[in-house]
Order: sequence, then C-alpha cells, then structure tokens
Amino acid sequence: MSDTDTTPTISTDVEDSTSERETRPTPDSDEAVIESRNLSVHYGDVQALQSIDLQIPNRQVTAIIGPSGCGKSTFLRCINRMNDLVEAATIDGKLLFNGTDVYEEDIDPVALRRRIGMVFQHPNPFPKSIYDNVAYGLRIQGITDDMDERVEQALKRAALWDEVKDQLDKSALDLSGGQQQRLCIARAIAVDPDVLLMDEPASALDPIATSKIEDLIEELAEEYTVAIVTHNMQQAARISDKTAVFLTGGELAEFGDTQKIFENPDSQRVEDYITGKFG
Ligand SMILES: Nc1ncnc2c1ncn2[C@@H]1O[C@H](COP(=O)(O)OP(=O)(O)OP(=O)(O)O)[C@@H](O)[C@H]1O
Repeated sequence: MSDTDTTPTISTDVEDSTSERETRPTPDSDEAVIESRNLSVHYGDVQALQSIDLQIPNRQVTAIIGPSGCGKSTFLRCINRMNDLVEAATIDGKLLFNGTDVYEEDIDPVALRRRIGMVFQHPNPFPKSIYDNVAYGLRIQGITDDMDERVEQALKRAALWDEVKDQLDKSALDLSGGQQQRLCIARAIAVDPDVLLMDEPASALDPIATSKIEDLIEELAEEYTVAIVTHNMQQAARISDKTAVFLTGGELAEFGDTQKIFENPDSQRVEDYITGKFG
C-alpha cells in the first residue's frame, strides 16, 4: 500500500488490532469494501455458488435474498472465511476485502474475522456475564486498557446499554432472545470491525425484538459496512440500501439499489421471486 492510500488492508496477524476506529481511514461510501470476482463454491459435487461478481459498498446495508438453498449463507461465509471450517467446501475465484484477496496464503483468518465480524441466526452468547461476553474478544487480543469504557461503548452502539447497565455481572443466558442477539452484536463490534455479516439475525426473534434489531442495523450502517442474509423480503426492503437476489443453483440473478430491485427489477425471474410466485 502506498503512503497516499486511504484504504485499510487486512493485517496478516493481529498486531494492529488495537488501532482505534476513529483514526482508521475508511473508503468513500459506495466504494466497494467487499468484492467477489468469479466466485464459485462447491461442497463436494454440489455447486453452491456460480461465478458470483458482487460489490458490497462501504457503510451501507446490503441484503442478500433468495429461495432456500440458493447459496446466501455460503456467500456470506466466504467473506470471512468461515467456509474454511467446512472440509467439503472448495472455493474458486477471488474475494477481495479492501482490494486484498482474503484467500491469499499469508492472510490470517483469525485477524480477518476481527475485521469482518459475524452475527448468526440464533443468538449464541457465551455462558458468562454480560460484561465478559463483550470483553471477550478484546481480552483475546490482549487489550486491557479502558475495558469498562470499551464495554460500555459497544453496549451503547448495540442499543443494549440502558437495559443492562445495572446488571453487567448477570449471566448473558438470562437475557431475552432479542437482548441476547443485541449482546452478540455488541460482542462483534467491541473489537472494532469494518464489516458486520449477519445471517438471518432476526429470524428467531419475536416482532418487537425484530423491529429493534432492524432499527439497530440501520444505525450500525452509519459506522460499519453491513451484509445481511434474510428470508424476509419486507425486512430487506425496509432496511437495506442494496439488494442481491440469488436464485436456485447459486446464481446471482440481480444486484442493485433496493428500491429498484423491489419496484422495477430487470429480470422476470426476480420479479416472480419478489412477488411470491416461487421461493
Ligand atoms: N456444509 C455443507 N456441506 C454440504 N453441502 C452444503 C453445506 N452447506 C450448504 N450446503 C449446500 O449448499 C447449497 C447452498 O446452501 P446455503 O446454506 O448457502 O443456502 P441458503 O440460501 O443460505 O439456504 P437457506 O435459505 O435455506 O438457509 C445447498 O444446496 C446446501 O444443501
């Protein structure tokens, strides 16, 4: 990277993990933070993604929608190399994060996952206190200074602080499902990532908790690049700026501004999917 570059690259270790978000330059909005080029994934003989070219812009919400089994989660998991953990998975093509291919040999997946955090469908807090859940990733990185302040800030950003500030020692498992999910979001953002990947983060929650998570996602996109897989088309239409529609066989059928995709898609197949003719 040249001295004049303003784009952060992936560290190959966790050494720079203490850098502060405020001091880290970020790409312009609309500039791609994540870009897949000709990305294909197979699980054994099954092709899950077919030559996907997709650009996920900075500090916006990108929704990934499509019928069951079309490869949405597979795509999300390629971004922070979670598919490394699946023995049968083979990945071809490129997945660029700020211009660097995350599948290059010298990329440390653990450092990558600090920069690209993930929230799953079912809230999965550790059986520890609320405080320790948020502090966990920081401690692993050897960060010990200003811990109380860092925990408070992460809980505030996750819109949970007011509900838990007087009970930080309480077990995270005693929180409601919606609170647990916001705690998982706090845990993910405590380590100061650039990107948040969310795999159906509200599908296990009731409507009120879902609405809080949706509001939160929109707020988070002011600071983070968010990519969310959802089965809920209304949710995608409500909260996302860009939408990618995957169709059966792992094909990217259409990608663009959410309003355009939902109101005037280019392809008949996407229109059929969005209007509920299949899926
Ligand atoms: N670990 C795995 N081993 C083998 N095949 C897998 C594995 N994970 C996913 N697949 C297959 O890859 C294809 C895409 O799966 P993926 O979970 O990415 O789709 P999806 O669109 O997220 O589905 P859903 O909406 O049902 O969660 C499917 O055919 C699925 O059966």
